[in-house]
Amino acid sequence: MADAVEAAKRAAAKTAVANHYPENARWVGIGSGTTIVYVVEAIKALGVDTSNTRYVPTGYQSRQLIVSAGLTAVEFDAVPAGTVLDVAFDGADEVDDDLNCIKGGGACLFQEKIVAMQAKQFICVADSRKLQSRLLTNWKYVPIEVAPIAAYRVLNKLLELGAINPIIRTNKDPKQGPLKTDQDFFLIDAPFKPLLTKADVANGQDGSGKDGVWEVNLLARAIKQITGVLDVGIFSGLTGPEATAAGGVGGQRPVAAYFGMPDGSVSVRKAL
Ligand SMILES: O=C(CO)[C@H](O)[C@H](O)COP(=O)(O)O
Repeated sequence: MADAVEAAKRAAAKTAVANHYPENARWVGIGSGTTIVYVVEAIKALGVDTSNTRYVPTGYQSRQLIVSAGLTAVEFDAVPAGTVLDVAFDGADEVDDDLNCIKGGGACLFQEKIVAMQAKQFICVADSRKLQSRLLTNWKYVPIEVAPIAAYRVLNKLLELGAINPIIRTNKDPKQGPLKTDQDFFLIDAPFKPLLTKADVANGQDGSGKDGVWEVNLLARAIKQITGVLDVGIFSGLTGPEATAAGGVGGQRPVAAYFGMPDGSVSVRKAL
């Protein structure tokens, strides 16, 4: 079973890199987690000249991964102003029908978000367990990065929004206290009822948060507005050219998501 999941991640990574790694890539975002390891493996396997390519990590693990592969890491704050990354690859905890994602299971959501948003193309790579029609189906909570001093205030506000028993994430040994992100912030894991898609709302369902039922974008916005929140592990909204037309770069939603399936195939969902 574990081997099959790893094989699925590797297959998805290989296809995603084959389809989206640009010729003469100059700037490439590299996400965090276990699946991204196979993306770096696939980039190396292309055998292309990477001497002029700079890889932008999304946290400590990601930077170590880049460096140990013999590639050049450049921190996000060392990327020259105005530079657009050619592409950013990353995993996800769950992806819905509209390609909205939950991220942050590995505690790196803030840097993952700024790297994804600075890329012309954000490409998601995962295995089939992550593929669901609605967010919070299999994956049960929204990771939220918060200033430690505001953590209890944010917990209370999340309860008002309908979160069900939100908690501050601790280290594996709870005696060691709250887990700290790469920004030295805390994470709150906030379970909500499954999130509605655009189609659900178009079909008449109420995603305004009444009775704790939220449409994806509305919940992301409501959480982001709580003072004390650095960012939310919901990646939603505009994507690709749509985001660029609105004055951004690539947006938070991937333009394509690749899923390794149990039968060895790779399934692709593309943003409409
Ligand atoms: O968002 C993330 C880290 O914050 C990861 O991309 C997400 O948790 C997926 O990880 P994995 O590839 O190990 O399943």
